[in-house]
Amino acid sequence: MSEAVRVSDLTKTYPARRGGARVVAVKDVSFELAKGESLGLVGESGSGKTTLTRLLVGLARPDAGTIVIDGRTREGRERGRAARLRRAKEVQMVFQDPYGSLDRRMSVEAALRDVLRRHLPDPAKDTVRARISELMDHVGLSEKHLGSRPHELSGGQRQRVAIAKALAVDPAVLVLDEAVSALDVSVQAQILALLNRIRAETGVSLVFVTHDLAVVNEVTGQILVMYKGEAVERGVTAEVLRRPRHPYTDMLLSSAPGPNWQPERVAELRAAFAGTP
Ligand SMILES: Nc1ncnc2c1ncn2[C@@H]1O[C@H](COP(=O)(O)OP(=O)(O)OP(=O)(O)O)[C@@H](O)[C@H]1O
Repeated sequence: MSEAVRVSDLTKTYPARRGGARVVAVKDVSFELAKGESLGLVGESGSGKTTLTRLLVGLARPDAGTIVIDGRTREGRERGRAARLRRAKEVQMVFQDPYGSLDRRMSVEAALRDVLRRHLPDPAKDTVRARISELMDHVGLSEKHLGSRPHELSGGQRQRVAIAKALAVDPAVLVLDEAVSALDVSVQAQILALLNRIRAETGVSLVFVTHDLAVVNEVTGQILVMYKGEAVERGVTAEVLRRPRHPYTDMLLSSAPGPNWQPERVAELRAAFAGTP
């Protein structure tokens, strides 16, 4: 199977807030993701997940290491429209709050048309219309929603529109940053099933950034566990969740409400971690 993402020895630091040593947000992280595969990126707040996704999308530049997406190595200095469009086709993001990526004044149709016009090489009217229908179909929305504005939709529908917008440019990788966290469990399940279907149909690779191990278990084949900027464990999701090798993964599992929830283990492991660098 060919590769969608290869990240090698990625490091990103930030200046310290009040003098002192620089903050190491991501340290020597490496992973690969095959086309059409899904990866769960997990770790507690501050473990470096957001920084890693910012590096993938091109919103931040690494201090060291390389990122290859869809066969192309990310260069240090990539400015201008052509570079921006190229990056957009490599990675798209969907966030927890779809309002962030949806213009409140724009109907669903206008929002999709806007993205397509900017990204299609030859945006003929018929092509744009056909692609909009295809996208609506992909995300399980009907034509009657085309005229709706974001506030006229439910939270789940809004997230479907955000996914359609992200898919419009046919990206190699879709990063979902806590994209279902704010939704009811039943709506979450629908969106996760939808993403699984889209992955199978389009071959897009998915990266799920989440605190929720149930989500990771549900929809990812691979998992990468971050702790203090480092990838402390990676492997097949089902195996890592069943038999974590790193004590930090063990702690995450124990702290997540679910079949493995053991509050007493959390306190024990937290105490053990307090002493590690
Ligand atoms: N722009 C920045 N300037 C300085 N430090 C930063 C910056 N961005 C992140 N950091 C630091 O880098 C570390 C990793 O942060 P990051 O936001 O990537 O973690 P996270 O796992 O995504 O957390 P959360 O789940 O809360 O979003 C933290 O110590 C954070 O304080």
